[in-house]
Amino acid sequence: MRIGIIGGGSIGLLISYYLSFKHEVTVYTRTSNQKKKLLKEGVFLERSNNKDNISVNAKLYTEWSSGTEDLTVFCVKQYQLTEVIQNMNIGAGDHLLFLQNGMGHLKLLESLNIPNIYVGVIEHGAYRINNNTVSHTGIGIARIANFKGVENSFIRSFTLPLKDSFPFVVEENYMEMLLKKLVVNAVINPLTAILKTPNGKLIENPYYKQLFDSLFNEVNDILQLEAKNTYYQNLVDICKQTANNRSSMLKDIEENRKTEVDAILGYLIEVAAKKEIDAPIVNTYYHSIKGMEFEGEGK
Ligand SMILES: NC(=O)C1=CN([C@@H]2O[C@H](COP(=O)(O)OP(=O)(O)OC[C@H]3O[C@@H](n4cnc5c(N)ncnc54)[C@H](OP(=O)(O)O)[C@@H]3O)[C@@H](O)[C@H]2O)C=CC1
Ligand SMILES: CC(C)(CO)C(=O)C(=O)O
Repeated sequence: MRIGIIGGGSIGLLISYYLSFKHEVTVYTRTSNQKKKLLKEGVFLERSNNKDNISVNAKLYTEWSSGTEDLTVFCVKQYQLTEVIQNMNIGAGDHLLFLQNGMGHLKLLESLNIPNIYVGVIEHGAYRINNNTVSHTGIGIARIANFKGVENSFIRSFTLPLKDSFPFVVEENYMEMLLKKLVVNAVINPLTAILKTPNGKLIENPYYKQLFDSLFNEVNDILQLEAKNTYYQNLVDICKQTANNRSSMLKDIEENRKTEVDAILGYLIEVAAKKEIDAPIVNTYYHSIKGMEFEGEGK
């Protein structure tokens, strides 16, 4: 398949590398420097003590045009999506896959008049070292589900060739898939960003573990999860699988970038308000992260 990847950040480079072994990948970058570097040298991936590269095609995102690729994968931050989409002339025949954390982008996806939209979650840790090098810091799994449209055969022709190198689990229920990931990001991301610690420490340090459990309990109350234990186990499993990873929110704060807290804890605050549920813990962490952004620890 021909795949377009919008955004050459941590996740964009990670999936460009793995997908390139089985699909024909073009990375759409924001800057011409990154485009040139990718065209000249390809994408490098560091994992354990190995470093490998693979060549990719690269273009500026302004060069994206409808119908060129079979599938376009959006790897920008949730808060960058609106602007990116406004500048693309997306056609009814395009197939789009969105990999953002949180649930904040769902309203935007609902408003798109496009029949074939998929959503995915990436339970891997990845960190962009430079314009064409990514470190794969936590090996997890990727998941994909239909958001609109019914073309499961299309999803399979994307995922099947990747089954040994970068497996995607095809999920039947996109809402359940996104909720599971929301719970993971609502607990791991703010705590790691505030405590400045890798993911695994949240369950290894007994004091951090108390914060972890109390935040999870409040998230569970807000979302009124039916299978609380399954969600908790999933959270703990991902924490273990990505134990050495610094979460995307921690990295955003460390690198003075805006975080995705609005799409994660901000979304939960909205849900809690609608259900008239008190959410003191979620509010505390939300305002802590917003305060850190305000102070310049995340512009
Ligand atoms: N990193 C991780 O471990 C994980 C991240 N995620 C999710 O994946 C998504 C992407 O995150 P991540 O890769 O970490 O984010 P990054 O900030 O590393 O990457 C975002 C990329 O989008 C690019 N971009 C921004 N605007 C445009 C534009 N107009 N056109 C083209 N490219 C653009 C940026 O370009 P530039 O660099 O030039 O600014 C950057 O390369 C997020 O929603 C995140 O929550 C999910 C699981 C794990
Ligand atoms: C899976 C996890 C928690 C990996 O750190 C992530 O999604 C993130 O950092 O945003």
